[in-house]
Amino acid sequence: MSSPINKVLIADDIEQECVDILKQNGIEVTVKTKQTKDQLLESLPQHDAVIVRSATKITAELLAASAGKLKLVGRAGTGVDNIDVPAASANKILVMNTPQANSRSAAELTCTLILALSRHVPQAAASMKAGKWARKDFMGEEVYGRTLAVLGLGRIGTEVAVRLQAFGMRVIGYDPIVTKEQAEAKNIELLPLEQIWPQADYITVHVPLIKQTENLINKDTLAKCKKGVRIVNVARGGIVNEQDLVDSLNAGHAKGAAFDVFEPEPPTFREFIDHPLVIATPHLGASTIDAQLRVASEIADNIVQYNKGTVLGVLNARDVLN
Ligand SMILES: O=C(O)[C@H](O)COP(=O)(O)O
Repeated sequence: MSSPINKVLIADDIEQECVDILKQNGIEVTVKTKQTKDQLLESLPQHDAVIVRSATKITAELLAASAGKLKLVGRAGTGVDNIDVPAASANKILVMNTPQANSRSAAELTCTLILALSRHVPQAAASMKAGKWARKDFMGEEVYGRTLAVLGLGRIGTEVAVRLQAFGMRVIGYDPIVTKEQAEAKNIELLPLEQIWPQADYITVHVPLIKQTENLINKDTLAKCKKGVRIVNVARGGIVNEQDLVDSLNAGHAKGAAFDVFEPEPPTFREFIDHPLVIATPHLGASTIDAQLRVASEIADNIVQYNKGTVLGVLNARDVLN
């Protein structure tokens, strides 16, 4: 094991719990959020580790400039698409995340959005605030008996499936690394994508943003979907093509969408956000006090354990430590 982590930079908003645990273990902590690239170029090499959420982008340029000084990038959360992991490995910098800590919160938000879509809750609430009493404008549909497709049957996807089964939804799913038996154990019918598209009333994506998942839902796949399909993305912007989805909504094919994530963030494609059939939230999947306390303490604990010689939650340990 290489030299210990003595100085940590916290570069995004993280609960105080993280600072407290690190300090209690003799680690010096600097909290400086919303740094520009130039500020990060200067501050990263002055620390042994940096802790981020999704706001700060840890690019190849920053990692190369910090090589030999920065030892670890800690992600207080799940997705590491804001961290150039191959560049971190190439510069012998470990990348750690806390993949278990916020999955329940992300799953709960997904279920909230699916139910909100089925009953037009945000649109109806906005209409009330505008002084209207428009009961006829918001006829909904039960989710009971309808088919939910979960693309990506990891922790979050599975938790969504189990919760919405309690509402009587039939759940079908796709995941290239899950077996039929594993899916069946959760009452999920595992199907190839080609069989998913025409059956789903709701499609929710729970995959990381990688080459194979970028643009996964696009004009071709939307055309194969059932008329009236609703699309939910609480995973990452870029998995669903927003322009193609707007076209489908305008054509009366897709019936609604609920998105918590965008490319870029904050989103610039206003036609999508402003669309009356779209519910948009500002990347709130992990924004619960419960999840934030968990990610904050877990990432701090992992760094403390690292100093004791135990490697926990490290994504690129094989590349860096060997
Ligand atoms: O990947 C994650 O952990 C979630 O998208 C939450 O991201 P955040 O930590 O920026 O809220």
